Amino acid sequence: MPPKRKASDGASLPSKRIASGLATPASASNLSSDDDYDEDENMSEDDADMRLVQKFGAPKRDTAKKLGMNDPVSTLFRKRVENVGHVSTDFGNLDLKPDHAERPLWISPIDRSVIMESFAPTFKEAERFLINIAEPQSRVSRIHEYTITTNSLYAAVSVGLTVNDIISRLEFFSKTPLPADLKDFIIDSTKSYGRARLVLKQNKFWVESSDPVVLQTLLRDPEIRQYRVSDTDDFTVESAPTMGSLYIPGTKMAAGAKQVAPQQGAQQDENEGDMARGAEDMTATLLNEDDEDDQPDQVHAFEVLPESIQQVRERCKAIEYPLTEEYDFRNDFVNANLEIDLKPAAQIRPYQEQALSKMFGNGRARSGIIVLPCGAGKTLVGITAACTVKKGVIVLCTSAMSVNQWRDEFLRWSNVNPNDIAVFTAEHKDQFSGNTGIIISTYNMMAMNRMDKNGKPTYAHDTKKVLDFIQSREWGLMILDEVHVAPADTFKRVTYKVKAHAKLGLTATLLREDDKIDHLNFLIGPKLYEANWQELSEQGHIARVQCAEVWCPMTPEFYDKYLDQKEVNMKNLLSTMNPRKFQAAQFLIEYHEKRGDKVIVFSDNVYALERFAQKLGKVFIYGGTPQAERQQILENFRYNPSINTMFLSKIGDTSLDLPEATCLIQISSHYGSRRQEAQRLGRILRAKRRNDEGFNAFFYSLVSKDTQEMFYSSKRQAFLVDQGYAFKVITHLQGIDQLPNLAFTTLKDRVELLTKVLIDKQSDEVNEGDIDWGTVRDHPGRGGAKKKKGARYDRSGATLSEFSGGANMAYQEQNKNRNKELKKGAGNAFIRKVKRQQQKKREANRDL
Ligand SMILES: Nc1ncnc2c1ncn2[C@@H]1O[C@H](COP(=O)(O)OP(=O)(O)OP(=O)(O)O)[C@@H](O)[C@H]1O
Repeated sequence: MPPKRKASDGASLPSKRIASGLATPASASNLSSDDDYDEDENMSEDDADMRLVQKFGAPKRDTAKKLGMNDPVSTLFRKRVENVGHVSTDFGNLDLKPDHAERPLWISPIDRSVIMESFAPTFKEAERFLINIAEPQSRVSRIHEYTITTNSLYAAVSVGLTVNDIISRLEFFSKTPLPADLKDFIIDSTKSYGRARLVLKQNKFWVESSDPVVLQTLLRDPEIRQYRVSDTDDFTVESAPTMGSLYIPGTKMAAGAKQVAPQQGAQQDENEGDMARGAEDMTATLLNEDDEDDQPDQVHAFEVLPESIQQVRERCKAIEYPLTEEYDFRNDFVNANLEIDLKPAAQIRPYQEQALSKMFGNGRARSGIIVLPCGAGKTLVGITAACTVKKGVIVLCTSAMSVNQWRDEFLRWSNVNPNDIAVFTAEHKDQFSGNTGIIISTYNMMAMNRMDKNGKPTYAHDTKKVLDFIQSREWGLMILDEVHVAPADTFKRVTYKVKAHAKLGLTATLLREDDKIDHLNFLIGPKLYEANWQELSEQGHIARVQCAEVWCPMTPEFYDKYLDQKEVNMKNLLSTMNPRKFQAAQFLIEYHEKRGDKVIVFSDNVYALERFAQKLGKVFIYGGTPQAERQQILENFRYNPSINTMFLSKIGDTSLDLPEATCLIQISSHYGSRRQEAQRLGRILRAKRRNDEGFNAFFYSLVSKDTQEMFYSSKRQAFLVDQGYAFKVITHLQGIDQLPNLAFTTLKDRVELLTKVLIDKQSDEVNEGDIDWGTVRDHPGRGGAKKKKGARYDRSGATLSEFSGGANMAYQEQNKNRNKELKKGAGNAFIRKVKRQQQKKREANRDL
């Protein structure tokens, strides 16, 4: 089994018992699915062994013996041979290659899943190849699992791999000869992918191919034929674009010519075998080949009607010739050039460079999706793409806050003239000054289509003006941030409205609970690149994180009520407001503040958020917090040493860039959302201190024991477990009982809290959800978490005795609102001082 990671003294979790080996919900749920791996620290050898055999079947006993299987995974196979006679898969034809121990891949002939040994000598090279052709499913430390699918092969072809590349490389890395069925599948899936492209050249749309026969095949289809502009039989013939002159700013590389040097860790030791060196050469060749050798000398094309692009795309897909989309921006002499370059200080990291090389590999901009972990710098990847294309850019984000962040990042990393950046949100409707520029907006703004009964838009005149402007022109590049979140309909509307030559989707989690992620392939393009979370963490690009689920027993009075309740919302509220959970949060906040951490506490439930924050005297932000107040809180959290904890509702889940944050505590969340869990983890992955020796960030999920929260918690962790994160279970926080001022230690306090919760719930004072950050900016003020229509605010109608029997008890809130204190001045004065210092520093640097 893999060695367990040791926490440094200062970095250990404050648990009395870390029950990592317990049948935790985290592990229980993972075992429920065939495709999921248990976290490897928790997996016994027998479990792992059985898992492999279930997945792949057992090798025939004599085959295994004959070949003297002696590497770790084959040993697991061999051990199980006799015990799994019932597994029907016949591995008799899959003789292991004599040097199989050097090769890292086990390829299942049954379901096209691939298991890769991360301890094999050629692992690095195999990984760099496999990520191009297969979907990563699980990448725990020793064993990685991938699946080869039609979409993943489509993506492979779209970055320039040929069917021969794919088969020969798979054969090379595989321990057994490649199953014939798999070869057929690869040939069938790739024979037509990528053979035709949709290209926008000089304002006209063309279907282009290096093979005229492909175009003839397409035109035999009557529907496609009707979308053709000219009805002659001739095609336009042009030289293929020349390679080698495209330079991606900030990188060592001219994309399309020489590829990146092998990544860190890929260098081979002198003593490693020929096999490893061979693999290295092969992979380097493969990466270079992507862009050089496969490039045809000539391209043929026919023009299609611009208004029928969607239909052409759909029809080509239906007849199994899906079109890839590429933008020959260097030959676009129609759209104005944008003056933009990366500042000299911007150094693109190796994985960012690799992702960009997939996009620009053949000298054009391929449309597609780049997947990088939260905090790994998707913004800079987008900005570099914009600096490469140098045409008008439109960026779409999920919230107005992200819009501002994108603007700031453009100004931070590039030399673009600030007047060339326009922001289009509910509050700002800027336009850029020159012929072209960058416009940054939200999906909601762009998808706006409110109409009155006469079909006239009901939105404001200035909004309409900007929308018309956006729709009336061509954009070189459309960047779609957090691309997984926008519903397919919104996307369709946006992609229809905005004429962009190239589309770049950015995301950390290509995950949707409604499984509509496949739509993105069609609407944007294939996944071009996906990075490995653990690898980036080992290289110090994102922080190392210790994750823990803290089990908080329900107090008897809360649990009684919980069991009595039928209403789900009420049950959720009771489990969130569980006093033991409050105590755990209080303890952890104090523990981590003392260690010098900056702590974010996440709560989806706004009622709990306010109650917890006020009781502990901490600042909080939710949908209804006015913009100025938010800004003030965020700045204080970043710079003010007396503001070390901030409570945040789900509006802070994504995009918030707070490198100061090093600890995250989750008290309430959105059911089983794997995406939310990953996005929240992302808030601490960018920790500034990540390269300090022994530094760990901390992620705690507080879960009320024996409630629905346990079930959801395990579901939420599935994605992160697959990325190699280990969730420990803490059943007791050591030292909690000695914490001075620990809240709710007496029965009276707990009953009073329960009573208060019940009264507030009954009088509809409880705002459970929150609204989108971006939307709130349309309604400044405390209108965010609106009261429900018809809600009863008159508290006098409910007496305490109705709920608790404590007729004479009066709940008194002894909370302090830290937000108000900040507003009164202390926070402001502090931030003004910090800003003055920053300004002085900037001026001093300028003088130098
Ligand atoms: N090449 C680089 N050099 C220096 N800093 C970088 C680089 N790339 C990214 N960063 C920094 O890393 C931090 C995280 O970047 P960014 O906000 O773009 O992450 P993200 O991938 O968009 O995360 P999320 O998905 O959570 O929004 C930022 O502070 C950014 O400036």
